Amino acid sequence: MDLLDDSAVNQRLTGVPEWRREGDEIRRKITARDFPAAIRIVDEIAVEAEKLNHHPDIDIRWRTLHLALTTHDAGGLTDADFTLAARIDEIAAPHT
Ligand SMILES: C[C@H](O)[C@H](O)[C@H]1CNC2=NC(N)=NC(=O)C2=N1
Repeated sequence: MDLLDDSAVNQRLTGVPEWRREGDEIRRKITARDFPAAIRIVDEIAVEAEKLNHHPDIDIRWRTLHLALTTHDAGGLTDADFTLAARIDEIAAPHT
C-alpha cells in the first residue's frame, strides 16, 4: 500500500469531512444515541475491519467513540485508511 503525500492526504480528507489529520493518523469522534448504540457501531466496524484487513484504534467512553486510523505497515496514511473512514461514516450514520 502506497504512502500518501500531504497533498494526497488533504485531497482525500475533503471526501471525509468528519475526519481530521493528526500527524500520521486521521481521527474522528462519534457520539451515539446511547451506550448500546455505541457498542453496535463498534461491532459493525469490527466486521468491516476484518473484511478490509484494516483495523482502527477505538476508544470507548460511554456513548462517545474516538477512532484513529493509520497504516502501520506503510508508516503513515494510505488509501486503506480513507476507504475504512468512509465505511465507518456509513456505519455510524443511522446510530447517531
Ligand atoms: C499483517 C496484516 O496485513 C497487518 O497487520 C494489517 C492488519 N490491520 C491493520 N490495520 C491498520 N490500521 N494498519 C495496519 O498497518 C494494519 N496492518
